[in-house]
Order: sequence, then C-alpha cells, then structure tokens
Amino acid sequence: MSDTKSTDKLARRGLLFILSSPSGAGKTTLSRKLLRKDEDIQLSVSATTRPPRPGEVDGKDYYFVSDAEFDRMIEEDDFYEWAHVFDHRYGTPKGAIREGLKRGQDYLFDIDWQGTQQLKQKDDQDVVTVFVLPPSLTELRRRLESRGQDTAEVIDGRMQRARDEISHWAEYDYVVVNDDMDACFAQVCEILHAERMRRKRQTGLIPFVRELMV
Ligand SMILES: Nc1nc2c(ncn2[C@@H]2O[C@H](COP(=O)(O)OP(=O)(O)O)[C@@H](O)[C@H]2O)c(=O)[nH]1
Ligand SMILES: Nc1ncnc2c1ncn2[C@@H]1O[C@H](COP(=O)(O)OP(=O)(O)O)[C@@H](O)[C@H]1O
Repeated sequence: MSDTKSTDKLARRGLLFILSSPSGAGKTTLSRKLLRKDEDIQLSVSATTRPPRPGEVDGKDYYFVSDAEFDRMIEEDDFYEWAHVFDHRYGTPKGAIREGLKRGQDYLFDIDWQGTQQLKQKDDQDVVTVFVLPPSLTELRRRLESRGQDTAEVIDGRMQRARDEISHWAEYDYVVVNDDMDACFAQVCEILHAERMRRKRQTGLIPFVRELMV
C-alpha cells in the first residue's frame, strides 16, 4: 500500500488474503478497491468455465476456459485448488504464488468456502480469511438485481445458495458486514494491515533485533 510502504522497511513473508461471501454481498467491489489502493497485493486470477459477463476481461477478471481446457489443467496438476460453484468450475492456478510469498508479495483471492478450506489445508500459516456478510437478504437480492448482469433464474439460484454459503461464516478468521461500502472497506484494510504486522510474517525482525542487541 502506498501509505504503508514507507513503514514497511523490514523484510516480510507475503500472505494469502481470502475474501468470501454469498454472491452479491460485495466482495468483487471490495477486491477492486483494494487492488486499486494497495500496490503490495495482487489478484490471484482464477480460471473458470463460466462465460464472461459484459465488461469482464480475460486474464484480468478470470481466465475464461472451456471444459476441455479445465480438464487438462486438472490433469496437469495446474491448480492449487478448484471447486464446482453454481453450474461451473472455478480454480486457482498455482502460477508463481509460492515464490511470490517468499518475496513478500501478498495475493488476494475471491473464492468460495470450498476453495478456502482447500487453501487452508495446503498452507494454513499464510492464509488470512475474511467473510463478507450482506446487511440483509432483501438487500442481497436488491444488489444482485441492481448489478443487472444475471437473469432472474440465475439470481434465484444465487439467493438459494446464499444461505448455504452464509452457513460457513464461522470457519473464517474475520467477519465483516457490508452495509456501508466505505466503512466495510476501511475494516478490510485494517485487517490486512494488522495481519502484515504479525511477528511470524516479519522475517526481517530477527536480523533487525540482533543488530539492536549488540
Ligand atoms: N473455489 C473457488 N471458488 C472460486 C474461484 N473463483 C471464484 N470462485 C467463487 O465462485 C463464486 C462465483 O463467482 P462469480 O461467478 O464471479 O460470481 P459472483 O460471486 O456473483 O461475482 C464466488 O463465490 C467466487 O468466490 C476459485 O478459483 N476457486
Ligand atoms: N455496500 C454496498 N452498498 C450498496 N451496493 C453495494 C454495496 N456493495 C456492493 N454493492 C453493489 O452490489 C452489487 C454486487 O456487488 P459485487 O461486488 O459484484 O458482489 P459479489 O462479488 O460478492 O457477487 C454491485 O452492483 C455492487 O455495486
């Protein structure tokens, strides 16, 4: 983050910052704001078999792939994790994440509870999980409708799945309610800042403290 960069003098290990929520609660909006504001975090771009929505860019929002291509990626062990969500498959490509973490690069994940569980099993110490709740189910439906990108049938399906997704709230490290976007975004930034300061992530502390003690 530009405003934390100057105080970020010590070497640290990066983290895997996961935002999950029922569809429509606001995680894509929160993610985009975070990526714009914070230069030390980058999006882990998922692959999906779902077709692009208007305005979505291949390689930026998702890698949009065919079923056959997704099968090939599974066979070649290209995924950190993958899951069926709604009627499609979504997965996190391994890419350069492991190397990036060592250099202090943080990664943002917009993934569901299934992907979160898999990532935690693979790499619990680097994972920080945040669950975003809507203020009410009425408002959740209103947001899905106002986004104006899904059919009534798709929206009904997402509302039905919302209760299931919400039932996983207690598996997350942090839970925020996205009522007012600015207030919620500020909370998400505070969580990220505090997690970066954890002693275990500050790999530069040992040589730094050693210098202080000579
Ligand atoms: N497990 C897993 N879930 C993903 C991945 N990418 C996206 N998702 C989840 O798939 C769900 C549907 O995403 P999307 O079709 O973009 O709809 P949206 O959540 O309404 O924006 C959301 O819950 C995402 O968090 C991934 O790589 N792995
Ligand atoms: N706090 C909020 N107040 C009002 N509208 C919001 C808020 N957060 C998100 N929205 C709107 O709700 C819709 C769904 O948000 P989005 O970020 O796409 O959700 P998700 O990625 O969780 O499916 C979008 O049109 C977005 O602009």
